[in-house]
This record gives sequence, C-alpha cells and structure tokens, in this order.
Amino acid sequence: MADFAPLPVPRLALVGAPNCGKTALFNALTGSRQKVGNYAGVTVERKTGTARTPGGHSFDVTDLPGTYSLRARSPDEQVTRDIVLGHRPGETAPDLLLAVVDATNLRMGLRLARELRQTGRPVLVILNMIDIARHRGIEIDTAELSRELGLPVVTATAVRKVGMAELWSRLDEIAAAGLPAPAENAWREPGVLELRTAQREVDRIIARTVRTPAIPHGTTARIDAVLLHPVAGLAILLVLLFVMFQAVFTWAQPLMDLISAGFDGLGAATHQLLPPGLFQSFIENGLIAGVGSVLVFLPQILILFLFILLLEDLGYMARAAFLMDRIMGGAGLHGRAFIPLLSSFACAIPGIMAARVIDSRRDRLTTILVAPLMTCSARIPVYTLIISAFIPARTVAGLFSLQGLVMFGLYAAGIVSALAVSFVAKLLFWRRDPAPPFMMELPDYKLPRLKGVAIGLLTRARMFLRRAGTTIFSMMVVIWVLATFPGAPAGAEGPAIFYSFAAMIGHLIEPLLAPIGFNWQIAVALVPGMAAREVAVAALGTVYAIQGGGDTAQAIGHALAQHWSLATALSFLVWYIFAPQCASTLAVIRREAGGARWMWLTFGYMLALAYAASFLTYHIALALGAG
Ligand SMILES: Nc1nc2c(ncn2[C@@H]2O[C@H](COP(=O)(O)OP(=O)(O)OP(=O)(O)O)[C@@H](O)[C@H]2O)c(=O)[nH]1
Ligand SMILES: [Mg+2]
Repeated sequence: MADFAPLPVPRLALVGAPNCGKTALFNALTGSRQKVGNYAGVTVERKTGTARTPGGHSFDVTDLPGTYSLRARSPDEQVTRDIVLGHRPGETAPDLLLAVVDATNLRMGLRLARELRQTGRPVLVILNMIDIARHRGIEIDTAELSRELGLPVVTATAVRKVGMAELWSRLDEIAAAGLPAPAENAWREPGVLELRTAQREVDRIIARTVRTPAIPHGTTARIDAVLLHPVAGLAILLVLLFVMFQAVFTWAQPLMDLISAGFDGLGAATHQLLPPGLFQSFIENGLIAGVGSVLVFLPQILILFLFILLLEDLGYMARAAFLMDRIMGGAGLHGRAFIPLLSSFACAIPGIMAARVIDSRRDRLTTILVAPLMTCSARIPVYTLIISAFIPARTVAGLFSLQGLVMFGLYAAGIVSALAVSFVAKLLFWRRDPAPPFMMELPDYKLPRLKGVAIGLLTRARMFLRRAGTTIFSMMVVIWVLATFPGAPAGAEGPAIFYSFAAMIGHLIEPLLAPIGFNWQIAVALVPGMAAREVAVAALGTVYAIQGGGDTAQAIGHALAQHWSLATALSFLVWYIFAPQCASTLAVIRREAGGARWMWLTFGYMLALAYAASFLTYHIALALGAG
C-alpha cells in the first residue's frame, strides 16, 4: 500500500534510549553541532534540522530526549512521548519514526522499538554503534531481526561518515517510494505485567538473532573494578578534580600573560594615538579596562572545559555520578542530580535545564535550588583576580600551588554548601517522602574524539566572547558613564570619580555592606554584576582605572591589593560563593520550577547565606589581624 505522503517535506523523529547516539545521528544527518556526551540525559529538549540525502531529497529531522519507554515519567521523557503520539497542540505525529537502538545494548532498544511500532507510525530501526558491536564480536542477523520485528532495520555508525551510507540510501529509497500511510495508534500505557511479557519476547528475539562471543568484553569491567571502588574510586575522583584546578592555574598563566600584554600594548597605543579627553578615557578605561580584564580569563575557562569534555567523552562522568550517589543521597539529592550539578560548573542555566531528567518533582526542585551554588565559569574571573592579588604564588609542600589550593577550596565550599542546603531542604519540605533508588546505566568507555572535544571548546569560547561583546560591553559603557559624570567641581580634591554618580550610588549602598567589609567601589561593582558575574571584575577595573590606576588585569590586581585589606578580599570571595549574583539564572529557575515562589526562595536563601558567610569571614579575618 504505497500511499504517497501528502507533506512536501516528510518529518522524521529520532527516538531511542538515553545515550544510544540519537544526537550523534542528528548531527550526521543535518550537519548540526548539537551536544553529544557519553552519559544519559544530554538532550533534554527537542531540536530540529533539515537532512538532505545524496539523492537530493529533504527531510525535517527532530532530535528528542532519550527514553526507555513511551511510558514517560520525567518531563524530558514526556516531551518525547507527546511528540511521538502527536499529542502536542497544533502538531501531528512525525511521518517516520527512526528507532535508534544501541547495537551493544539491544534489550532496552528493541523493547522501545516494538512500542513505537504499536503507535501505528512507520518505523525504521537503526542499529547504531555497530562499529563497537562488531569490534566486540557481537554478530547480529539484521534480516532475521527485521522479520521478527516486522520493521525495516539498518545499521549505522553515527560518528563516522562511512558508517552513514546504508541509512542515507535507505532514506533515499523511502523518499522515492513515498512513505507508507500510518495506521491507527494501538499503543496504550502498558502495565507491569505487559512490560514483563514484552521484555520476554524481546529476549526471545535476541536469542534468535544475535550471537555474542563467549567471553564478554572485559575492559570496561576491569577498569570499573578500580574506578568504581568505594575507596580507591573516590580517591581517584578527588585527585582528578584536584589536578584539574591546579592545571587551570598553572597552565593558563603563560597564555594569560600574553593576552594581558596584548591589552597593555593596546592601552598604551590608544593613549598615545588619541588626544587626551573624554574619548580617550572611554576607550582606555571603559573599553580596554572593562572588556579586556574579562577576556584575559578565556584560557582558564578553556582548560577547565578541556578536562570536563575529555572526561565526559571517555564515559567517566557517569561513573563519577555513581561514586557520588551515596554522598549525594545522604544529603537528600537524587543520583541523577549529578549531571545537572556538573553542568552547573559551566553555567547554572543549562544545569537547571538538565534537571528535567529527574523524574520526581521534589528531587528536581531540590536540584534546581542548589544548582546556583556550583561554581559557574563566570565566577572564575572574580576568583582568579582576587586570588592573584591577595594570595602569594607559593608552592605548598613543594608540590601544590597555594593559589590553586585556594581555588580548589572555593569550589569545594560551593559543593559542600549545596549538599548542606539540600539536606536542610529535605528536612524542611520533604521529610516524609522516601528517596527513590538510583538507577543509571554506566556507558562503556570510549576514546574521546578530538573533533568533538574541539567543537565543544570552540562553542564555549564563542559563548564567552559573545558575552564579553554584548552584556559585558554594554554594562561597561553604563559604568564608565556613571563613573565619569558629572565630573569634579572646580577646586575639588581627589580623583574626579569621587564626585561621580557611581560614587553617589556606591555611598548609598555602602552602609548595608560595610558590616561585611565592602567599600563603595565594591558596592558599585555588585549592582551591574547582576547582569553577569564577570562584570564585577570589569566594573572594579573601570572604577579603579578612572581613579588613577592602570587598565589591565594586573593593574586592577595591584589597585585592589593597595586599596583593600585581606579581610575585605576574603569576604568578597566568600560573597561570590553564595550570592545570587545572576538575574538570568533566577529567571530560568522561575521557568523550570514553575513559579516565582521558588525563584524568591532561591534568591532569599542565597542572599542570607552570602551575607552571613561574608560577615563571619570578615570579622574572623579582622580578629586574626588581616584588617
Ligand atoms: N563508536 C561510536 N560512538 C558513538 C556512535 N554514536 C554515538 N556515539 C557516542 O556515544 C555517546 C552518546 O551519543 P549521543 O548522541 O549524545 O547520545 P544520545 O542518544 O543523544 O543521548 P541523550 O541525549 O543523553 O539521550 C557519545 O559519546 C557519542 O560520541 C557510534 O555509532 N559509534
Ligand atoms: Mg542527545
């Protein structure tokens, strides 16, 4: 019954279990660069693109979050189910379902493929990661499998061009022949008994069509025996994190010096080229001091992400989640919270969105509540600036850089407080609910693909530069104006900035912040810091530059070391661990938690924590003579 599809461009949807390579296939089909990662739950939203076959046909392709069954439990799984069944308002079901199955893990994938067939939509089964399956000596009789399933089956290796040939030619055939008309949906939510029957049927099909080698592939198991060991595994995880932060400080230095020198030269050149006056001050103090002082931190951010991307690709991150589950569970956090919290090290916003993979609402809310406590990369400029200005560059025990140790401590403080807050949240809100058990599949180890890592780094760099060029730049213009006008009255003493709007605003807020050791310059920097945390660094740069310092990151450091006490610097660092210094994060919390209540709760508790912790730090430091 070769009915022709009425739509000019047929719509395909990629459906499959988490981590089976849907996004990799999506990228291969559409030429996009969506994020792939070797752990479950990377994709939490639908993404669409267009595939053009070698035969010149076009398809609309949708990438979906992974799901083990249409019996959806978490919000990301519901997205998939609703799209597959055409339950989205104003949207019909896709014309062809591409059932993506991990060829090394057929049990999960085939059960879902059979569920998809029940929906009545045409289904094409793709056995992805066939390269790994062959490498392990797994033999799959695809013709027989296709007969058993009653569905066409192709094999694919999404991450290699040559691995896509069969799928491309099959799509061309489908386009030429026209899609079969869909049948009635016969799928309904299966009960436990039906699920069990379905799994038995799948096991029977696998027994008939798949030959696995007698000796199972042991590498992953052998590595896991060490890396998942309750003691050795945790120790290795700690060492890895520690090395990561040491590297952020030591490897980045030469590159940062280079960028710094570049901005130095630029500043000097503009100073010479431009006639003295407002314009010169704007370029030198506003632009170069502001944006330049933030750009210097690009190398550190990239080094941090190099580590994270490599470990992700390797398949280590899911293990880290497994290791942390006991500790996180004790604090009332779900094991699946690990990935969202890990993403929050980049930025709380994707982290909070990644919490969609957590199916229970209380666990999702707890995760969202504490995600902003993870040290996001926007804090790195703030931390590094203060650390380089106040913490001597010494080595401790002949091995560790003291600055790296302090940085490690700041990250650790964020993590520990996140655990503490979720523990308290559990006591306050959810005392009676028992925590559901943690189930997460551990992916096999894979060698990281350099191309993927390089793309990941490029994306990060581009995002960072875009922020520097937009948010940070525009905030800098505002700050420069506030710090320059109305100018000093005739016969005034001291730098003109003392008579500026910025000083007025700063002096207005200062009494509130004086108890935690902040001066009016810090008060000025905190307000625009709500737009993006790094702006605080740039704002301090501009304020002190106009006040008469130099205009590079190093010059800002010197200015701070002159004007601040150590107690103030420490209090400022501690403030940045806790303070709700990011308006966009709060907006996302409101959206994802479904209410302003949770946003204000987050804002309130973080502000209270920040103030209390900075107050304590400042006064303890003063008492110890760091005033
Ligand atoms: N060797 C090999 N690796 C693959 C193949 N397809 C995907 N991968 C890798 O498998 C991992 C998971 O791929 P993704 O595309 O992120 O998987 P996904 O199905 O989108 O996962 P979720 O979005 O979490 O549901 C990544 O590390 C990919 O590089 C393949 O055909 N062969
Ligand atoms: Mg994906």
